[in-house]
Amino acid sequence: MTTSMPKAELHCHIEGATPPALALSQAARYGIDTTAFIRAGAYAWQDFTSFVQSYDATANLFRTEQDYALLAETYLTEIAQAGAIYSELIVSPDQGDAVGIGADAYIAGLAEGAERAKAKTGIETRFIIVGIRHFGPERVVKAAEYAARRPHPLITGFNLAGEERMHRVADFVRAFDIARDAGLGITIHAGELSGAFSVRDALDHVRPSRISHGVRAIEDADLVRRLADEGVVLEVCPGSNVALDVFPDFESHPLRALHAAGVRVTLNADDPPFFHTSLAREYALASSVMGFSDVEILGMTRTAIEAAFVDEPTRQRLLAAL
Ligand SMILES: Nc1ncnc2[nH]cnc12
Ligand SMILES: [Zn+2]
Repeated sequence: MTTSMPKAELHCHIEGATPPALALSQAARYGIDTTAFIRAGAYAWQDFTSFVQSYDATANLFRTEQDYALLAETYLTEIAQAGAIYSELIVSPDQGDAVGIGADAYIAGLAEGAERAKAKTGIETRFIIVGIRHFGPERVVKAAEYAARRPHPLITGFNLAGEERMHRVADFVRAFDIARDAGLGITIHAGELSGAFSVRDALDHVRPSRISHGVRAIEDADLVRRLADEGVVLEVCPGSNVALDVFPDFESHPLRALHAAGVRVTLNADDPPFFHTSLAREYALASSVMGFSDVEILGMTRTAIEAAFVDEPTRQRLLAAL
């Protein structure tokens, strides 16, 4: 039983974690019609492109610092009650700009929500600034420059998300150099919508300690060996992968094969309600459908804390809580 296990996540897009009920109450507050992206209380989309449209429409329901505080507090409190002791939230300064409050107010709101959740539950949170790949390399450089100014102490990492089939990893080297030089942890979405070549590109050009998804590395045995040899940690999101049809079902998902090959893997929920999942469900599926033992699952949680973008005293405190 994974219900009472301690949990940790490295990969959750904060706007993608909006419970549909919260999206609806925000929409009522601002008088916004949600029928294009919420139907029967669930997010509606058909493929990655329409998922991004629904995601963006949901994100635009949060328009003030207090809205973002409410979002972070709601999500973090929920996962803490399900056993989470650590969460890394993927946050987008572009979103603060999109709704007109700017990145600083956006981060300040999220940080206030994280603080409130910590006061209630003890959950520890860090923020990973994300550049959006389909906005193009220049916008991603801007996100990296923002992160590199270290505008808030909870910001400890940099990621690249969005449409993986647009551009090549090499186009984003400058952004990652800026983030790395500023001392931020480095992770990158690769090997989700595109194949093993994208994971290889990420390793060659960006030198990340972690990869967001990375699961399509399974298409190349040499690459799987390289991931294992180099100790690169995968932020695996099985429910997301099955929902987006990256793999047809949990039985054929490569989490087990990657784990068996010695790749360091962790469990994550990506955009939980969009993919009809939660961190708790990912843990439960790893046990019930994928057949991992409690010891193996605890090992994945330990890997997440070991790979977390936190200061060493915090890491040691979190490891002690396992
Ligand atoms: N699963 C995903 N892949 C790429 N970009 C994303 N942004 C939010 N969710 C994403
Ligand atoms: Zn993601």
